[in-house]
Formats: sequence, structure tokens, C-alpha cells
Amino acid sequence: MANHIVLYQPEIPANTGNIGRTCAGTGTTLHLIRPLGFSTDDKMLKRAGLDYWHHMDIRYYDSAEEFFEKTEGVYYLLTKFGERFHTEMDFSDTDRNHYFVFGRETTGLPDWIMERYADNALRIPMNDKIRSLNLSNTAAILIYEALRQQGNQGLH
Ligand SMILES: C[S@@+](CC[C@H](N)C(=O)[O-])C[C@H]1O[C@@H](n2cnc3c(N)ncnc32)[C@H](O)[C@@H]1O
Repeated sequence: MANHIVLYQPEIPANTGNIGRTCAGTGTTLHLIRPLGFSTDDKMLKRAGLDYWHHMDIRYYDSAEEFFEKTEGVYYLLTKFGERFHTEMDFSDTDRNHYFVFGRETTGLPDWIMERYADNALRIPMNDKIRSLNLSNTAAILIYEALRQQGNQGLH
């Protein structure tokens, strides 16, 4: 089983490119839920992830409903409204698929997803001087926390 990053309607190509690069370097599958705010041929996306794009296991969905229908595992929502810190959740079971679901840069995750998976809503600590952390930074933090708990799985 594996770790998965799920981006709900990402808008900024450089964020997705950065996340793709981290996914390629850690064996993490990237799931993109449309509509995307860019073309995957976009120059900025290529600049951020160019040499790595072909190493990525990347899957596309036309809607969040389609994504949930076609995947199976444990879903975690990443949101500043989460009641638990991401470090309080146990990701150590490598027999499961762990799906880390991130919201859109401008509007986050829709209410129905927030309600359905409220028990697994996780927050990365921050103070009140900013509205939120950068999407690609949050994805990197989560991937490496999961890998740390899983013993890094052959990464060196
Ligand atoms: C730029 S933020 C979205 C901000 C949006 N206005 C909102 O209120 O959710 C993009 C995504 O990054 C993730 N994120 C940003 N800050 C976070 C935090 N402190 N804890 C967990 N996830 C965070 C969430 O998945 C969020 O949907």
C-alpha cells in the first residue's frame, strides 16, 4: 500500500509542480481532481517539475465524487480548521492506503468533504499572522511525517 497526495481543484501550477516533484522523489502517488487552474503542459508547471514529471504516478479525476468512488483507504483532510495536529495521527500502518486530501488555494475544501471526513481533519500548527500555509509546503510536511512514521521505506 502507499501514501497518496490528493489535490482538490488546484489553481497554481507552481504548487502542483513542486508537489509533483516531492511525490516523484518519495514514491507518493499524486491525484488531481479537476478542474485544474492550469494545463499540465503549462510552462510554469514544467519549470517546477520538468525532469520529474515522467517519474510521477499521477491520476486525474473529473470530480471529487469520482475520486472517492475509485479509491479505497483512509482519507485525511488537511485544513487549518482541523481539531487535531497532523503529528497526532498514526500513519504507521503500511498495509493501508493513506490519502492526504488538500484544498484549493483560494477556497480550501468544500463543506461536504469537510463534513464527511471531519474525524480525520488535521491541522499543521501556525500562528494567526497568516491566513494559511502554502499548499506545497503543507503537502511536503505531510509526506515526510507519514514517511517518518513508516520508517522512511528505503529512502536515503
Ligand atoms: C492556501 S490554503 C487554502 C486557504 C483557504 N482560504 C481556506 O480557508 O481553506 C490551501 C490548502 O493548504 C492546506 N493548508 C494550509 N494551511 C494549513 C494548515 N495550517 N493546516 C493544514 N492544512 C493547511 C489546506 O489543505 C488548504 O486547503
